[in-house]
Amino acid sequence: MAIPAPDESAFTAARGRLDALVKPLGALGRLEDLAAWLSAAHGEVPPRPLDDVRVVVFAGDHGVTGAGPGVSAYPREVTAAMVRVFLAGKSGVNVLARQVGARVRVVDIAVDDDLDGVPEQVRAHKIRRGSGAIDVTDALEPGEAERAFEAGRAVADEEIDAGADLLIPGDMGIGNTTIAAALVAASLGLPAGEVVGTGTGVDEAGRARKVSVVSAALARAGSRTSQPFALLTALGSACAAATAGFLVQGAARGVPVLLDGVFSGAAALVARDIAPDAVRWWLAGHRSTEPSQHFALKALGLDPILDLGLRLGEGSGAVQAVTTLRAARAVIADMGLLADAV
Ligand SMILES: O=C(O)c1ccc[n+]([C@@H]2O[C@H](COP(=O)([O-])O)[C@@H](O)[C@H]2O)c1
Ligand SMILES: Cc1cc2nc[nH]c2cc1C
Repeated sequence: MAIPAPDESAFTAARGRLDALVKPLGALGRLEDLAAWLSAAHGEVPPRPLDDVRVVVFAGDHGVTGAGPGVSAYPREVTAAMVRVFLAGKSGVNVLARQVGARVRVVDIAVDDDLDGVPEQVRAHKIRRGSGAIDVTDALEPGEAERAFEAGRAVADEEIDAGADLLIPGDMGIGNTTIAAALVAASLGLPAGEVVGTGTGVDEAGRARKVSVVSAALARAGSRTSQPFALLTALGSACAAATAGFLVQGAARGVPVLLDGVFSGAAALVARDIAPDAVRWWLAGHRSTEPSQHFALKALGLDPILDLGLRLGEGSGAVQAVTTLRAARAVIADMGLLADAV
C-alpha cells in the first residue's frame, strides 16, 4: 500500500518560523513539535485549520466475553445498547466531540445483535455477529480479517471524501481490552501478565482471568502471530481489523489521524506491520490507563498529547486533543516575529 511521505521542506520551514516567533527559543515546547508535524502533513506553513474533524466508532463484540465468569465488568449487551446511545448523541464521545465541533459516526462491524430499527447505513459494513473466543478458537474465519480491513478503509474513504481533515478512530466493544492485550503481547513478544489491565474495572480475580485467556490465546495461535492478517484472524476481531484499515487509509490519503485509547493503539501496532510508513500520519491523542496502550505507543514511537487518566474508549480522549492541535496551528499561524518586536 502506497503511503505518501510528509513534506520535509514544510517541516524545516515550520521549524524556522517557530524559532523566529516572539518568544524564547523552544518556549512553546510540545506545541512547537505539533505545529511542525502538522505543517509537514499539510505540506504548507502555516498548516490549514482543522475544521472538519470526524470520529468513527467501530462497534463490535468479542467472543472472550461469552464463557464463565467475565473478563469485563459489564455484560456484552452493553455494546448493542451503546450503539443506540451514540445515535442519540448521549455518549461520552458525543458530548466531548460537541465541545470541539467534531462529528461522531458509529459503524456496526460485529455487534452480536441484529440492531433492529437502527439505520441501515450503520449496519452496511457489518462483517459478522461477534468474534470467536480467542482462547479456544480463532477470532475470525479465513478472509474475514481482510474484509474487515477493507471495510475500515472504505469508511475512511467515505469520511475523507466528505471533507474530513482529521480522523479519530473510536471503539465500542465489551471485552475489547482483552483483545488489545493479546494483540500487543503477540506483536511485541510480551507476557500476558505485563500487558493485561483492568479495562472497564475488573477486580484482581477478573484481571487474573484475563491473563489466563490471553496466555491461552497466545499459546493457541503459536507462530501465526508473525503475519498481521493471520494475527488478526487468530487473536484479533473484526473491529480490530476494521480499525487497522481505517488507520492505514487515513495515511494513504495523507490525512492526519489521532489515535485514541488502548484499542486503537493495539490496532495501530498491527496496522504498522501492514503499512510501516503509515505511522508518520498518526499522533497519539491521550494516554490510557491500560498497560498495553503504553507498550503499543512506545513501540510506535508516539508520545500521547494528553494524560487525563481516561479509560472510556469511544474516541473520547483523542477528541480532547483536537484543542491542543488547533492551538499548535494558531501559534504558528498568528504569532508575531521576535525581530519585529525588539
Ligand atoms: O481505551 C481505553 O483506554 C479503554 C480502557 C478501558 C475500557 N475501554 C472501553 O471499555 C470497553 C472494553 O473494556 P472491557 O473491560 O470490557 O474489556 C470498550 O468498549 C472500550 O471502549 C476503553
Ligand atoms: C456504559 C459503557 C460505555 C462505554 N463506552 C465505551 N466502553 C463502554 C463500556 C460501558 C460499560
